[in-house]
Amino acid sequence: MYDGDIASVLISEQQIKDKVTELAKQVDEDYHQAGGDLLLVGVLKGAVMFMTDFARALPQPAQLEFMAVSSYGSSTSSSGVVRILKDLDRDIANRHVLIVEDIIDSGLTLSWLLKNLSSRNPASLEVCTLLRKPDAVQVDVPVKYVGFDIPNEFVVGYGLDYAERYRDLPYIGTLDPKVYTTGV
Ligand SMILES: O=P(O)(O)OC[C@H]1O[C@H](OP(=O)(O)OP(=O)(O)O)[C@H](O)[C@@H]1O
Ligand SMILES: Nc1nc2[nH]cnc2c(=O)[nH]1
Repeated sequence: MYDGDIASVLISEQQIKDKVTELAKQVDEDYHQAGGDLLLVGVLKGAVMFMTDFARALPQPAQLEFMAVSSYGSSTSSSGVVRILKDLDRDIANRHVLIVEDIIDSGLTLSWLLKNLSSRNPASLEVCTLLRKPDAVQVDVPVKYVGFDIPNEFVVGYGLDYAERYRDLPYIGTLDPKVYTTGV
């Protein structure tokens, strides 16, 4: 049980559901003209919950691809040095690509990813993130779709982990400080 580890619920399961539906509707309207050629690129592992819920909420068909990258840094911050752990399985040239992210914190991961994917010549490249921390951003990245702007606090749940735990929580919350000190 995680319950004693969570200090506060920042975004409830229902709020997430409503936002996913709203974002999917927005994306559907914008990509209507792409003629069913939408390719969602989910960034493992954090974006898995959002990506799968989002794809199912999207009225139009989309193909799903995943990338795994690791950014060197501590367990609660990234450094901007990114390594590809798992690359896309397909060529994205001339495809309408939408990167699906769980969170933009410093923006370093996404900034690197945008450069990397745009060099593969997609027809278009946009970003949809569930969470963004405006006060933590170190590098400006163009993001077309944002679910929630949140305070500069470390959050877990709905795909987001601390030491690989809490990804399976259905809501997003902050951790009790005891978790960081005792590693419960
Ligand atoms: O804006 P940034 O400061 O670069 O942080 C954002 C990145 O950090 C998280 O991934 P993480 O490296 O924790 O890997 P995970 O998704 O496998 O948990 C998240 O999924 C983003 O990809
Ligand atoms: N779990 C988690 N991972 C992150 N990666 C970048 N920011 C965060 C955050 O607030 N929580």
